[in-house]
Parts: sequence; structure tokens; C-alpha cells
Amino acid sequence: MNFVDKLRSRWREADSLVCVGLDPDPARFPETLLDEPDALFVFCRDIVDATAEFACAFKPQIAYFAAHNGGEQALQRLIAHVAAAHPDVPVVLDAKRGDIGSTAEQYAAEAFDRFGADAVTLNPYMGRDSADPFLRRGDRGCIFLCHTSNPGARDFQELDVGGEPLYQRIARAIAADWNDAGNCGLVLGATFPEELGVIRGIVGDMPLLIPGIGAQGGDVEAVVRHGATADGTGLMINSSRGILYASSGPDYAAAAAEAARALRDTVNLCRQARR
Ligand SMILES: O=c1ccn([C@@H]2O[C@H](COP(=O)(O)O)[C@@H](O)[C@H]2O)c(=O)[nH]1
Repeated sequence: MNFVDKLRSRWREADSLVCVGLDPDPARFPETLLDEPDALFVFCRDIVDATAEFACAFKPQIAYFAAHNGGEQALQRLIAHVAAAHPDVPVVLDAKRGDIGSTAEQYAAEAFDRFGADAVTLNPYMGRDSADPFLRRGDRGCIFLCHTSNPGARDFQELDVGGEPLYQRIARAIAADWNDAGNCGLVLGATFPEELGVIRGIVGDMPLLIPGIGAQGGDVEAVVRHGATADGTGLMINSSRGILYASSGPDYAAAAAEAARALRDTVNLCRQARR
């Protein structure tokens, strides 16, 4: 099953738009993991197993693994664990890749063959040829940065390019010209809900990855109101720190599960309110 079909069936089966972000920071791990030599993997595996029933997707951010010796092996094993234990939950590797075609071929092999991710985040700044090695893998998802969640998103993404802001041009080009295989998605920050609504109008029911709730201040109700599709889906609403560090004690996995469940329920109340 391709990425978009897998995501759509997960939205339906789990009745959840929550994407659980996996950004493991050893400085925030519970004391019980201090002597654990495989702590990156163990922490994330416990979070995955505890939160899977509430998740429409998992999003490991590659930097949190690659920053540590052995971290990439831990990421590889973690994604293999998701595929084995929770095969219905797609994995979006947050790597924000983008380079000339020959290098992009290697990045596509890294994301899809080495790590086995269902989808990867990409930076569209270098243009179509930099995306082609990913787009050609029609069974995998290509999720392009469009309007990011950070304050600096305004620096370049909102610049006027011939009558419209750059982020809208990006969305229009990807929806009209890059999505032949139907495997594209976009990253829109929860911190810019009105821009999210404009993009939903441009791209139809394309899946949108929405980081920026919780610690970054994005508002869940506004995200759902502006970003959901007519059938009340279309979104992967990501929370990383808000779920991972719900407790700093030995009950971290149970607390993460409760945070994911609470977010799913909040999102679903917002979905019901707009019907
Ligand atoms: O525009 C963007 C794109 C990606 N991210 C990533 O999402 C998570 C957010 O973490 P929180 O702890 O829920 O704030 C993190 O991995 C970022 O690298 C983003 O925040 N904004």
C-alpha cells in the first residue's frame, strides 16, 4: 500500500489525526535510563508502543539520532520496530533533504531503503530536479516545506514572487506539477493557521503535516478549523516534546500515552464542532 493510502486508512481506523514526534533528547530522559547503553532506542520504543493506538503517524527527526554515536543505527532499528509491531502506522522521517539530483538519489536511498521510512520531509528550494529521485518512488510520501512553524518563516517564505507569496507558489507548483504519482504532502506550521487555510484551498485534499502546537504555541482548534478537509481528515498534527516529556519520571511511557490520547480527543472535539 502506498504512503497516502496507508495514512488515509490510519486516519479512519484509529480515528486520529495525531502525529507522535520522536525527538529523543538524552538530557531529558528519566533517571531510570541513565545506565541504559541503548537509551535512544529504548526510550523511543517505549514511547512508540505506548502511543501507537492514538497515532496516525510517527515522525522521527533525524538530527536527534544522527547527533549521537550509534544514533542512526538506533533510528534504523526503531523504524523496523514500528514496521513489525505497528505496521498500520506510517513513519515520516523528518530530514528536510534537498540537493542536486545525484546527491538526492543517495538521500532517497537513505530515507526509503536504509531507514525504511514511508515518507520523508523535503526542502523544495532547489527545484524539481532535486525532488525527482524522491517523487519517482511513488509508493513513498514526499512532504515538502511550504510555510514552516518558526518565526523566521516570514523572512523568505512570504516574499512576493510575481503577485503571490513564495509559499503559495510552492504549494501551487507541487499540487499542479509535482504530484503525478499522488505522493506529495506539505509542511504547514500550526503557528500560521490562516496561511494553512489558504493552502488547503490551493491543494485540495493533499495531506498536510502540521508541527508547532504545544511548545511553539500553535492552536489546535484553529488548525482543525482552517486545515481539515471536508471529511474532517487531511492533517498529521504533530506533537513531539508535549508527548515525549509529559513525565520525567519512570512513568514516562504511560504519561506519553495519556498526552497523546488527550491530544487525539481535543482534535476530535474540534473535528466534531465543525460538522
Ligand atoms: O516547520 C517546522 C518543520 C518541522 N518541525 C519539526 O517538528 C517538531 C516539532 O517539535 P515540538 O516539540 O512539537 O515543538 C520538531 O521535530 C521540529 O524539527 C517544526 O517544528 N516546524
